[in-house]
Amino acid sequence: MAIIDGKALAEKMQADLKTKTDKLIKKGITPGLVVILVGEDSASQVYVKNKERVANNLGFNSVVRRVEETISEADLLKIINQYNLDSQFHGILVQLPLPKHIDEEKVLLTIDPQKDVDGFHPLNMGKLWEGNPLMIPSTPAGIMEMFKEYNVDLTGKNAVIVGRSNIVGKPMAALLLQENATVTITHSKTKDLKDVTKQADILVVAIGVGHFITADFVKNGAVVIDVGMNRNGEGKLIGDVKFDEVSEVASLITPVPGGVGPMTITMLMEQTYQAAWRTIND
Ligand SMILES: NC(=O)C1=CN([C@@H]2O[C@H](COP(=O)(O)OP(=O)(O)OC[C@H]3O[C@@H](n4cnc5c(N)ncnc54)[C@H](OP(=O)(O)O)[C@@H]3O)[C@@H](O)[C@H]2O)C=CC1
Ligand SMILES: Nc1nc(=O)c2c([nH]1)NC[C@@H]1CN(c3ccc(C(=O)N[C@@H](CCC(=O)O)C(=O)O)cc3)C=[N+]21
Ligand SMILES: [Mg+2]
Repeated sequence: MAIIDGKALAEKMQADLKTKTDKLIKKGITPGLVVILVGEDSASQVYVKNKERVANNLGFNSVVRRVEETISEADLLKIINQYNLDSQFHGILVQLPLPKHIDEEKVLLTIDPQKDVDGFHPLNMGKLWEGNPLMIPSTPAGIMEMFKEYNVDLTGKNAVIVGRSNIVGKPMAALLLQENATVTITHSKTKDLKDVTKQADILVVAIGVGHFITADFVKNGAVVIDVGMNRNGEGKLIGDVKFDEVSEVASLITPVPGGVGPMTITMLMEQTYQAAWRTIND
């Protein structure tokens, strides 16, 4: 068994990105990213803090726009539209989930697809499934970089994804399919889940249930990617995969923390850089 070191790969990619960013800044373009945070969700605060740190290290113009939990949908859409028109900002990210009184679909549709660094706008989702992506959701994009770095050949492999969210499971399926894997998406209504995951050469887990995947779900020699971010009873960050026992059967596995999370942030910065670059090169 070997561990996929997401933190190390993230640091290596950030160093390359810093070099590219310095060049772009010399040409007069500083990549700008605004993160819009509605309310005080504590998990989101951690993510936002990490993003700010990396963006600042890279020399990006990074702004966190905090708004009240009680903001009206119309006012939130107005703020997004301001950033759509502001050429200082190449990337706009609205932290999810949103409060119940705000329609997520309306928010995602309002973000300029050219600035939608999360890749969640329906146009970007469609382009991804078409095999002609503009913006790629950062979490699955980071996982694909891990496969590349660790020479995981995907062609013809059985890839099973547990979880069908728009932000992880579905875009992950599109990317794996593009690389010629045979893809199965499972979810909470899947019958005999274990029988399905046991067939996986590549297993990607994104459900949000701590330590749900035990060794008996996993084929010998499988590559296991754990997207989950859960807090256990002691407030410690744990994945959806029971690392200690699954690492005994897997050939390659990601830890939590230090696996997928740091790559998500890195890919978000890469997309913001690309969006900035396109403003002078396209
Ligand atoms: N590391 C990173 O960069 C990121 C980490 N995350 C983490 O990944 C996890 C998943 O996030 P997200 O995709 O947004 O989650 P969602 O809650 O949006 O979706 C969870 C999915 O898992 C499925 N599911 C839930 N329980 C089970 C079960 N017992 N068996 C099978 N399927 C199940 C659900 O099925 P159904 O559709 O039927 O309800 C759903 O499709 C969370 O822990 C989140 O914090 C998320 C984004 C980025
Ligand atoms: N519009 C939107 N886009 C997102 O991409 C998005 C979102 N909303 N909402 C929340 C989820 C969650 N998510 C994380 C990304 C990185 C870490 C991360 O940095 N994890 C580190 C450190 C964790 C720590 O500091 O303890 C690690 O796993 O090593 C965590 C969580 C992105 N999400
Ligand atoms: Mg809602």
